[in-house]
Amino acid sequence: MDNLLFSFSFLCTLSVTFGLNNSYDLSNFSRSSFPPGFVFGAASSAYQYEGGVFEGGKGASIWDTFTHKFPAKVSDGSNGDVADDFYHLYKDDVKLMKTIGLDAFRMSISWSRILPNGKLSGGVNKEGIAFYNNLINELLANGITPFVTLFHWDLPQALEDEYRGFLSPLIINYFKDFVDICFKEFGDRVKNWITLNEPFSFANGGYDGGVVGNLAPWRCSAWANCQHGNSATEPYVVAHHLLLCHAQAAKLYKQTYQPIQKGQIGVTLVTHWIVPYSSSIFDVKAAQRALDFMYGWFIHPLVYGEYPTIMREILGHRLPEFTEVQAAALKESLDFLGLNYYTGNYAAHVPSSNGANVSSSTDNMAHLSTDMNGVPIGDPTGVSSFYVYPKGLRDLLIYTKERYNNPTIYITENGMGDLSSGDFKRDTEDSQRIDFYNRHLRVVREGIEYGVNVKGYFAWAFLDNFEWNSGYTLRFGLVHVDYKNGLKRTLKSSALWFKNCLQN
Ligand SMILES: N=C(CCCS[C@@H]1CC(=O)N(Cc2ccccc2)C1=O)N[C@@H]1O[C@H](CO[C@@H]2OC[C@@H](O)[C@H](O)[C@H]2O)[C@@H](O)[C@H](O)[C@H]1O
Repeated sequence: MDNLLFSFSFLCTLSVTFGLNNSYDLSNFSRSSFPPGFVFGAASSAYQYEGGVFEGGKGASIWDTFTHKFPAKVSDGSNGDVADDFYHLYKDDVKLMKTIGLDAFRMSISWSRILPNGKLSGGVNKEGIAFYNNLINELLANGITPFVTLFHWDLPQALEDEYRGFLSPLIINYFKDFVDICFKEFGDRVKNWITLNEPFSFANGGYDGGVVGNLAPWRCSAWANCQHGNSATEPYVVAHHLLLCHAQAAKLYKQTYQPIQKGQIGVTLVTHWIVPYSSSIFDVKAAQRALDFMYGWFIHPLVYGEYPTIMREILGHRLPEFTEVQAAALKESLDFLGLNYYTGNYAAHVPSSNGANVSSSTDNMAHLSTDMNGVPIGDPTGVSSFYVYPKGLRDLLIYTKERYNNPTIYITENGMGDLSSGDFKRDTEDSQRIDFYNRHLRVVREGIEYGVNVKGYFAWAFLDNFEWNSGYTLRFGLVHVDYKNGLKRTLKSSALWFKNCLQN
């Protein structure tokens, strides 16, 4: 750990605080700046894009329930019932992907559109199978490679009702039944599978209230204003079952489908890059703890078959154990690692909470902030907690290479949100977004030059969409969606910039 701490602190001391500026770098990159075959894509998820909430035989998901029962938990009281109506408009959207010149499109499959009550016993929804077959075929017919996420937080409500979803080990076999259908029905054409999107966010946001707000199924301790749950234990139980679901799905794919279908399977993790608030050893150790509690929580078991030592030391029996068989399955499960990166944070040491208001968000004994002595870590964005910090992505890539055996990596989400202004011109002439992508693609290139095995990059997001607790108040898309005018799509300046860059 000591030499690791040194290398982590070495990376951190390299960090400089970016001065604030608004003169954006709009220079172009070209495909030749990246290795041959490097994949450029854009990302989406079923609940945030599809709409068709109960069309085509789809069953309810926990996000359908959450947004309808608790509209106040979404900043504009909205939901994904219609969203971008991708369920009906996907063919036109695929044409826009082709116009931009994207190589790939990251999508997710709605579990309750395939299995309306979550289980095989409830029947397979043939209309759901047909929708995803049509979408996959449309992508391929337009030369666009699908990258498919199997779980992007929209658990079938029936599984939550019957046994509280990911809080129960029963979820492992039900998830296996679901992914088996997906591999069987789509695996002849889908060659890039992502089992889970951000297990950290689902566990933290869904079972501990999270920093940016509560995600479905909205459980946490009573002192954190939830009706049900336990912020000190449930996030760790849910995360454990998510990891076992991933391992089981990867084992099924590798044993039964990969030899014939020749695809690859991975998982998508998210983390902020964490910089010590000061050079004191207390803050350097706090930064390492914060990174271990957000990133190491998942990448450590996937590479080493066990949770980070610091988590075991702090949590004791609150942290579940892997059996030897489970540890082995985890260590064999990754063909690639998906990484979602948005921003950096500073971490300062705080003492433990002494048993008061114990939660997975504070177990790391680190106070996270976005400024140092009043100076933000980077340029502000429309998301109050996200500042532009490209160096964090480079440091994260190098850290992953050096600490976690240089895995094949796809950046599966990277992007910035604007506050929706309602002014079409302002919302579509997004020069800061061009600067954001330029600066982050530059550090991806630097990571590759350093020897990091990055194979692709997906912008979040292809379209403006339903942004969870922020509803439609935030716009992350390369493509503008006019929610007041028939969901009309308009390529933003950033989409035209990508188009120009990708054709060279
Ligand atoms: N949104 C997330 C993380 C959800 C936060 S849940 C929990 C609470 C919290 O503060 N954190 C830390 C955090 C926050 C944001 C990103 C990563 C990690 C959590 O993980 N990740 C990706 O970010 C994309 C942008 O998310 C927006 O980020 C800003 C938020 O204000 C907004 O509500 C959210 O939709 C989503 O659209 C993708 O579906 C999702 O894969």
